[in-house]
Amino acid sequence: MNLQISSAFLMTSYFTTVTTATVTGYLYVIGSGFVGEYLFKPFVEDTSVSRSAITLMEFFPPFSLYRIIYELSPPPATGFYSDFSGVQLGDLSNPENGILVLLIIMVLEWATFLFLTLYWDEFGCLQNVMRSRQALQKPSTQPQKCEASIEIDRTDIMREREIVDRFLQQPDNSYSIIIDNIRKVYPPKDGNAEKVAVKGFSLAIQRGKCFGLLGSNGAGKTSLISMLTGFTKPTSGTAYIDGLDIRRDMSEIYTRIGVCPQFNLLWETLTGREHLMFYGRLKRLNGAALIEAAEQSLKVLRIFEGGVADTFVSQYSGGMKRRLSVAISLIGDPKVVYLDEPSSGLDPASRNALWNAIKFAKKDRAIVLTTHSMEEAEALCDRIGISAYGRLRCTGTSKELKAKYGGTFVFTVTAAAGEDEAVEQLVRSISPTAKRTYHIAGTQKFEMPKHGVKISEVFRAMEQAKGSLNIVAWGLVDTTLEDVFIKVAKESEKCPD
Ligand SMILES: Nc1ncnc2c1ncn2[C@@H]1O[C@H](COP(=O)(O)OP(=O)(O)OP(=O)(O)O)[C@@H](O)[C@H]1O
Repeated sequence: MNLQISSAFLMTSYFTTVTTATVTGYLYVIGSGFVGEYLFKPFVEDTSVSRSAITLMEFFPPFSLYRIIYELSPPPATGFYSDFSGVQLGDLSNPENGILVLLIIMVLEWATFLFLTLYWDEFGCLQNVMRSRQALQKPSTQPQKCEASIEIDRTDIMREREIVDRFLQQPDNSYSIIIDNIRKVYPPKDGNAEKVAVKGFSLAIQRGKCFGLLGSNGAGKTSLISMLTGFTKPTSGTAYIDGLDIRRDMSEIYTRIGVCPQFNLLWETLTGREHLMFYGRLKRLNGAALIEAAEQSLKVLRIFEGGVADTFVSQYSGGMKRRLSVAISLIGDPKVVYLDEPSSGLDPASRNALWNAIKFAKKDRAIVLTTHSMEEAEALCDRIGISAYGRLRCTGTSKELKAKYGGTFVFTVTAAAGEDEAVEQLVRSISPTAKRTYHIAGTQKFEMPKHGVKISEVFRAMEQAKGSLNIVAWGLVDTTLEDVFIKVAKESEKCPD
């Protein structure tokens, strides 16, 4: 059985998708049973077939398993209720049953398969190193023609690249995550063309900081996190986590990271506490420290009251499962934590508890958080990056991004029917370059450049206008992160590559 397991390990090196591996595994197990019964058994029972030929066949693991089961079973002629007493130690020297040779073959193959598995894993990494070196030689970070024409300022992206280059020349342990021109291409599948999900991403994240990765659906956020956490391999480029290279040192990296995936990966038949104890042990916690860490996580993420910590996960609500996933990612003091849309499906109270836990967890570790909630990004992240079409488009603090991409106020006015033109003239008198972005049933929205507009003047003009116009409501708001996000996404649409 150990030989079958080690050969299964070896076979995993050749598969990249779970579905193919599962189907092949089933076919292999069922097929090898049939082949053993109908092909190998007649040879074993036919005394005219040379024993050396049989031994040779036994190098095929299913045949050796079949042979040993065959030898350990009572002879069919005598049946189960005979006086057959099984194979004794003394029988090992009997050349007729060939068990001794069989055991030697199995032990040798077991060790060889395990060694080969390790070798292929390493060799695979070496191939990646070679591939990424080739990729590095290409000037992929040069701004492209198209990018020069769009309104997105690339200086922050260039600055990230400079930090990464500096790190590569002289590693600096103040950065927990360095992503070096990483790229992910999914091969063609089901008649669809290949998909470039991540197009040369470079980023540097300091210890103690939370980086928020925003992006529309399909922007490549999950693909990026999958590469950083070892779920998939980069097509080219690499990343350094706590100074360790994801191409070579993934097993060491696993002990230093925590991951909350986009979809909960939990066992329905384990309790919340058992999950935390299990993952805590993987992070090398044990004894009192493990029990304490699990208890603490359960309390902080509110999976504790009413004995819920010791209830099977199958009885948890969606929000509780999500909080447990976050608790798992934080147990064992990981130096880098990835949170992929951690608050999806949480009610406001649970979300607040989660945010507090993340704010607390930020100290002394780097967090990468992907989210579709601008509010969450503003509440938790020290820096924010917006990605679109697999490329990082801009980075900065929420304030910097708003200042850079949202130099406008949004002015909304609702007036009585027939007064739209007069309202528009009024707005133009406050800000001649105001741009109307929305107009429906008496409600108009204008973007006003911030320079040249004084908020006090807007108030005064609107108060005066109330005498001559029937203004129902009006409002002036500063640019939000959402406005920035929409603007960057729109600009990126013009130049997806
Ligand atoms: N295994 C895969 N095979 C082929 N294409 C894939 C695979 N996984 C993702 N993609 C494609 O890669 C692109 C990026 O997907 P990804 O899931 O990384 O985006 P995302 O930013 O996480 O999106 P969301 O916000 O919806 O989770 C998408 O166009 C997606 O269809």
